[in-house]
Amino acid sequence: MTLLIKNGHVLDPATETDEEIDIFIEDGKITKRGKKLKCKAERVIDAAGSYVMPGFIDLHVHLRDPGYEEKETIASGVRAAAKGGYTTILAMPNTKPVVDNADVVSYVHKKAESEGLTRVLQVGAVTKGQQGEKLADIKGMVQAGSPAISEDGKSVMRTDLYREAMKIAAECKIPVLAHCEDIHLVQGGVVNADEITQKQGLAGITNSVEDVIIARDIILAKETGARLHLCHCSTKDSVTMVKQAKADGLPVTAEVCPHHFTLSTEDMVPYDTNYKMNPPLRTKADVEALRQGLKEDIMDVIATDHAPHTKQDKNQSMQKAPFGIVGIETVAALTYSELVLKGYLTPMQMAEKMSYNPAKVIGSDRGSLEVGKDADIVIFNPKKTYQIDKNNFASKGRNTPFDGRTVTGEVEYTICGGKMIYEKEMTGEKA
Ligand SMILES: NC(=O)N[C@@H](CC(=O)O)C(=O)O
Ligand SMILES: [Zn+2]
Ligand SMILES: [Zn+2]
Repeated sequence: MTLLIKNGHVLDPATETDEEIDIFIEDGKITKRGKKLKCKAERVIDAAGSYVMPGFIDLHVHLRDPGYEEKETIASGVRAAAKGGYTTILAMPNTKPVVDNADVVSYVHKKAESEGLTRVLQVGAVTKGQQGEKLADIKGMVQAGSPAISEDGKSVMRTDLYREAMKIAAECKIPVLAHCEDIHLVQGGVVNADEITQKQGLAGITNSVEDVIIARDIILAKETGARLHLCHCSTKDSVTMVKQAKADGLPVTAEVCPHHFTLSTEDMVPYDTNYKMNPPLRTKADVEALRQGLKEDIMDVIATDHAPHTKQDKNQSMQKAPFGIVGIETVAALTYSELVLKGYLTPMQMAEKMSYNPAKVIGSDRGSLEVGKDADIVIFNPKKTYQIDKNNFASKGRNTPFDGRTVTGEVEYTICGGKMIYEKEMTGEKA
């Protein structure tokens, strides 16, 4: 199979390419790049007016298989990922059973491979059953192909155990993806602790719930030499601490989710559980600090924390409904609309934070459009303005606060290993 992508604006952080060139793909690999390539191809895509970026890599997805297939399946999850522009995603281990051994890692990898769409890498849990008491078989899971460990959904509160896990991660040369939440400080909180939520009579989650564990984990990374990647950072002090850690030369990276850089508690529809996620939406000051942190490259990665739940699960009180929202099909448009169009990120930084940097976090050589690389590519139209419609999601999850929101920027094609894994039905003119 040969494919020629013509006239697109290529954004490739690896080679610092930011210009209109053509890309030629043969047998799943990028074999030629240049201006006005003259190659015979079985298929030609005219990408004029669109950005051609390395396929997006999401370090934070909940696929819910095994155990919660009513929320999402691997099949629906990878379809949603392909639609979102993703060629690689990392699946979090808070499933039923928890992914705490090599067998479950292999189960997910086999199932995902049989779908033949977005590549899935299964993250291993830190402790057995995510119980926080005994370490999981970290080495076994790494041998089975886990790119990282994480206790996502909670923090390992036993600091001694977490330090042991970090030592093993350092030995295995894999990062620890840290969900930062001091469970003893949560005290029944369901939304951010501020004046707006207090007026609604809802129990609050303070910034300290997140910040004390971020501080702890940075200190442990310093002692153990483990690579620490901070998940879903939501507070202004998280940015300050990551900045300091980097200044100290520590191997610390951080991700921000689209909901945290787009919405504050001021935007919440009271008692609508589609605004309930962990960490919660914070104040405007936090949102601005996250945006600045992304702009200044203190915050490295945009990840979705795609967390599908059923209508039934979400259709409960604010107290009872589970935390989490979907995000993998809306992240590119939100990043472009909220960060690029508003002047926080250049289009190149968008490619860095959605592909090149996440690849580096897991030590992967993807996230690049160099000649010789697997052809993992996303073609993104930055002109198209439209309304998000949750009923068009490929995900089983409909739990989004962004339904009906007007955004700009649309994924047109996703190519994974030279194979077209998503193609928008082209209707009419390019907007
Ligand atoms: N983010 C969430 O609100 N929920 C996640 C868990 C997590 O990412 O901590 C989930 O699994 O639903
Ligand atoms: Zn989490
Ligand atoms: Zn998560």
